[in-house]
This record gives sequence, structure tokens and C-alpha cells, in this order.
Amino acid sequence: MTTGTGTTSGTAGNTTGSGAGTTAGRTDGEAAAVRSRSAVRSLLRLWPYVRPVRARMFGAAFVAVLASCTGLVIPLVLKWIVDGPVAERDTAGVWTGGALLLGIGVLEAGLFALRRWLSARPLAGVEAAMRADIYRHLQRLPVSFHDRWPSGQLLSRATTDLELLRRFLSFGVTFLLVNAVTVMVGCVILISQRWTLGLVVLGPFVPLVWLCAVFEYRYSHAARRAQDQIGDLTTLVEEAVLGIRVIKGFGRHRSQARAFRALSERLLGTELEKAGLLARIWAVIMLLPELAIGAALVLGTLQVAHGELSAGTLVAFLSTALALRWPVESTGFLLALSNESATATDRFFEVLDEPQPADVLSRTGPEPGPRGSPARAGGPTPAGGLRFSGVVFRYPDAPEDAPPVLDGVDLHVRPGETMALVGATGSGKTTLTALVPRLHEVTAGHITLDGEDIGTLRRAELRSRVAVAFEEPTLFSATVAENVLMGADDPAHAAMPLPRSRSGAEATRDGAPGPPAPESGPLKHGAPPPQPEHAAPEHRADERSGLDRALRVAQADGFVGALPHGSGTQVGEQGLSLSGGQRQRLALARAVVGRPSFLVLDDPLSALDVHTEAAVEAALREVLASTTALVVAHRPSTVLLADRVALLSGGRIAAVGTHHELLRSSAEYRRLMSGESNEPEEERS
Ligand SMILES: Nc1ncnc2c1ncn2[C@@H]1O[C@H](COP(=O)(O)OP(=O)(O)OP(=O)(O)O)[C@@H](O)[C@H]1O
Repeated sequence: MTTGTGTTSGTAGNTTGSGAGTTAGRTDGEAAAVRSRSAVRSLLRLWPYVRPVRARMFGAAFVAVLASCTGLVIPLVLKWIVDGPVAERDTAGVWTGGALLLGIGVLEAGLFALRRWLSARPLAGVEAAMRADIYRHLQRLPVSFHDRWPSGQLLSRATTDLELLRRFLSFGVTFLLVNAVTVMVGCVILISQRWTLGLVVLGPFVPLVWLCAVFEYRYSHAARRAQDQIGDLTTLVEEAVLGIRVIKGFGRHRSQARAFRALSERLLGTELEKAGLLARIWAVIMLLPELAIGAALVLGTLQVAHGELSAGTLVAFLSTALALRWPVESTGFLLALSNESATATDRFFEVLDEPQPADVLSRTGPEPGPRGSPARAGGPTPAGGLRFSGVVFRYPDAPEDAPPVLDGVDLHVRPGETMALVGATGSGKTTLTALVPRLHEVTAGHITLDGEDIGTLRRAELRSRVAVAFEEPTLFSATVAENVLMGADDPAHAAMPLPRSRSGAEATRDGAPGPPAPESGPLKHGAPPPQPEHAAPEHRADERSGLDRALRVAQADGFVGALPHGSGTQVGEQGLSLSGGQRQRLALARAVVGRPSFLVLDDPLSALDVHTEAAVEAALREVLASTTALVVAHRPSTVLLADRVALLSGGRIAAVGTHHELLRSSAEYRRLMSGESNEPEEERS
């Protein structure tokens, strides 16, 4: 058996807006490696997951084999009935035979039921364990991995592929074994009954095996393509749902629908190809045994007529041959299932084989202490603050000949200082800020926090010291408080909040009319939505005061207080029930709630009106006074928050100084601040 990927489209990072033609994250080399891997070897990789439930699984398989072989006893009983009680007109014997047949039937059914009971629960556990592993791994993989892989591909691997594997493990693998044993035992019975007739029935097996091998080769390619295309389709649907505002705003339903139809048709084509292959092999698998049994029937009847064979033997022979029909016929379906499962296994392990960042693997010591622990509360060292030394960075998927985005950045943000980072669009400001919490790894050079290289810090410790807020704020389907407290010390609150059920999300948006809540987006049109029981957690007093303070700093306390349930209000999926400025303020509150030593803010006030921005800045100054901060700024108002300003240009820090110094000394800075043009020099020339 082979699994293949040869015909799937695309390679790493080949994503498009429509999601068309994208098959995630595999290079040609990887694809070739996967292609040459046998399906059996692929499936064997599931062993570590199956191992804990092996006793139940082997027990279930044994019971299924027993059940199937029990069924093969029926023809032998029939032979006894025909040659014995029926031939001798012994009515009592016929009744006994009938009762025996009934008993065997009941036993067979009972054994099959036992098989199901033995395997169902443990295999659901296997599926859950695999899903937990892929989720955990995805959380640990670097951002560059997620940049490369379309989300639909990951989603389909964690859902449909795993469901397929559960079906294979609970049903497919057992019946492959059961069928093999049943056919072997059946063959022995056939040959032992009448070897000449046995050869007639077994003759078609040789071409059948060859045809199955050809089928498998072709089917495995189609199966891989179909599963990848399902991933692409999932990506497209996800983008369409998340981007519904853009699609509606630009009236792009038709083009989006066209892209969807094109992908669906591709998938349909592949599924039809699979169905065609399956139909052909099934036709052959059904036809050849039928012809063979027909021939055996004619031959056997002639032999009975000539007195060379007893009628009972012929009946037993034909019953056995007929009993073998299903095990043989279902082989096509089981081979297809095995192939799809091998493909699903490959797809699962393609994600799991992605290497985790080194420190996630090697550092297994205790978690660092909470914020404010001695490890980080110590005063700044002489080399304190945030320092970039010769930092070079190139995106892993950037073309080989492209210059690095950052090419020797040297910058020192002194302890307690606020440094504004300015530069033209695309100059690399966001990239530079993403290096501090190690969302990306530097290609060369060092970044130190109070003298400690961030490369030597455990990620958890690094992230407890550094808080970030991005220009595009991401909120989760949870309450305002849960979203903000994700940035707090307490792991219970730092953990990802549980998303609400669909009905919960709908309730947020579609509540009955009630008192308006100013500035609260869709919520302002609705009454307090029914909140899930766990939606209003009782925060401890210190958390409560931390939350209130963070909301005040971000100037979010006003609109949050006006929400139907205050900070216990659900914000809806991705916080889309709030305005952009409200989301940004909550993201800022999340960044400051833990009183971090280092704060990295990527243009966190861009969506605010001038009055709100001024109010946030005034409150933020209080926070920034005790924190070392790097703040990406586009507007003079944000720059004025900072003690000094660094100008990023051509991948380096071109100038550092106060706002007024740079206004005097740097023409590029003057141009940026005057808003003459926000394009990089090379783009303008
Ligand atoms: N994931 C990525 N893979 C490859 N290149 C990227 C990626 N993200 C950004 N880039 C490139 O890196 C360069 C710097 O991007 P970055 O977002 O850091 O600029 P910026 O200065 O923050 O821009 P802006 O002011 O518009 O936010 C750009 O040329 C961009 O195309």
C-alpha cells in the first residue's frame, strides 16, 4: 500500500486570499518523502496512541474474529441437516438443527455487540488524545509556522482527519483482520469440502489481489488530494466568515461564491474520481467471486447428479462460498478506508513533526515565579533596559535574494525609558517589536532585557516580563474581564477563556430591546444578553482593582461600565461586537494589567479619536513612568508620549534623539511627522 501526495497542489506558504490552490506547508522534498512512505508504515505511527488501549483493541479484534468464524460454522450445520435429518426424514433432527442454527446466529450477534462495546469508548479516547496533542503542538509552534500554514488545513487535520482515524481504528483495522482470517478459514473449509470446487472458487483471487494493488496506488493519490482540498475549502469558508464585513462592504459575494464554487468543484471532481475508482474495484470484486461461485454451482450440481458428491456437501460448500462474499466484497471499501486513514495519519504527523522552538523542548523546569518575583523585581543592572545589538532579521519564507527586513539594528532603551519607534510603512517596526516577545527569532544579533539575552530566557519567563499590544487587537469569545486578565499574573486568568457556544454568541448580539449602552457597538442596540453561568467570575479583590486600574489607563472604564454586564459582558467572537477603538483599548488594558517591566506597544492608539487618544496618553504616562517601553508611533501625538524617538530606516536605526532634536536633525523624520508621505524612500523614488 502506498500513500501519495504527488498530485496535490502548492507548497509551503502558498496561500492566497481565496484559499484556492493551497495545500499547506509541504516542500517538494517532504511531499516526495511522504509519497514513498508505505501506508502500513504511516498507520504504524499511530501505535503510541493505540498502545494504552491495546488490550481492549486486541480483545475487540479477537471477539470479532471469533464472531465471524462462528458464522462459518453455519454451513457445516447445514450440511449435517441436509445429509442427516433431511435425508433420513427425521423431523426432530431438523428442529434440533434449526435450534442450533438459531443459537449460532445469536452467539454471532452477541459477539459483534461485545466487540463494539470493547472498542467504542477507548477509541474515542484515542481520538481525544490525538486532538489534544495537535492542539498543544500548534500552540507551541512558532508564529512563522502559522504564517505559512492556512488555518483551514490545520482545522481539517484536527477534526475530519482525526474522526476518520477513529473510524478506521474502531472498524477498519478490525475488519481487515477479521476478513483476512475469515477468508483463510473459509478457504481451508472450501478446499477440505471438495478441493476441485475449491480451486474454481479461489481461482479469481490472484487477479483480484493484483487489481487491489493497482486500485490502492491510484486511490491513495486521490485520497490525499481530496483531504488537502477539504483543508483548502475550510480555509476559504473560514476567511469568508471572518471577512464577512469586507465581502459585504465591497459587494464581493459573487467573486467569493465563484472561488468557493471553483474549490468545491475541484473537490467534487476528486471525490468523483475516488467514487469511480471505488465503483470499478467494487464491480470487479463482486463480479469475479459471483462468476466463480456460479461455475462451482454448475460443476457441483453435475457432480451431485453423477453421485460423486453429496447434496449436503454441495449445500455446505456453496453456503461457505456465499459466507465469504461479504469479507471479500468489503475489501474494496476497507482498502479505501485504510488509504484515507494513512493519508490522514501523514497529514496529522506533518504538523506534529514540525519542530518546536528549542527551549520549549529542552527546558522542563518549574515555571518562573509570578510577576514581581525576585527574579525580575531586582533593580536594573548597568546594562539594564531593553537593548538591541546588531539585530538582523529575515522572514523564513522571504525570497533568498531579498534583503533582510532588519539589517543590524542597534538600539538601547534605558531602564524606565519610553522609546518611540517611527519609520515609513513597511520599514520593519512591527517586525522589530515582534522580536522582543520572541514571536520571531532573530536571524543574527542579540536582544537583552536588563542584561539578559532573551534567547536564554524561558519563554514563559520572557512573556511574564514583556507585555505586548498590537495595532490589530485580538479579543476572544469571552467576557471583557477574561480578555483583559489574560495579561495578568494569575494563571487561572491568564489561561485562554473558553469560547461560548454559538447560542451564547448570538445572545450577545441579538438580545431583546433594552436600555441603550453608549459606545458599545452592536451591544448598544440590545438589552443585557443572557450570560452563561460562568460569564461573571468573582474576581479576587486585587484582580478586581488591577482590572479596574488597567481599564482606567486604557480609558476603557467608561464604555465597559456602560455595557449590559460591565466587565462581565461577553464581547462576541473576536470581540467584533465592539468598535475598533474599544477593542484596541481592551488590548491596551490587557498589556498593562500585569504591570510588566517591559511594554511593547505597536501603534496601540491608532483607532482612537484625538480626545480619547489624549486621555489614554495621559493615563498611560503614569504606567510608562515605571516601565521600559518601546512604542511604535505614526502620529506626533503618540511620539510625544516618549522620552526619546528612534527612526528606523533601511533596516537600521538611522537616528535617535528627542522629538525636537530629530525634527531639527533628520529630514526623513520631519517628513514622516508632517505626514507628507508615509512611503519608504525607495518606493517614492
Ligand atoms: N510574515 C511575513 N512574511 C514575510 N514578510 C513579511 C511578513 N510580515 C511582514 N513582512 C514584510 O516585512 C516588511 C516589514 O513589515 P512590518 O509589518 O514590520 O512593517 P511596519 O514598519 O510595521 O509597517 P506599518 O507601519 O505599515 O505597520 C514588509 O516589507 C513586509 O512585507
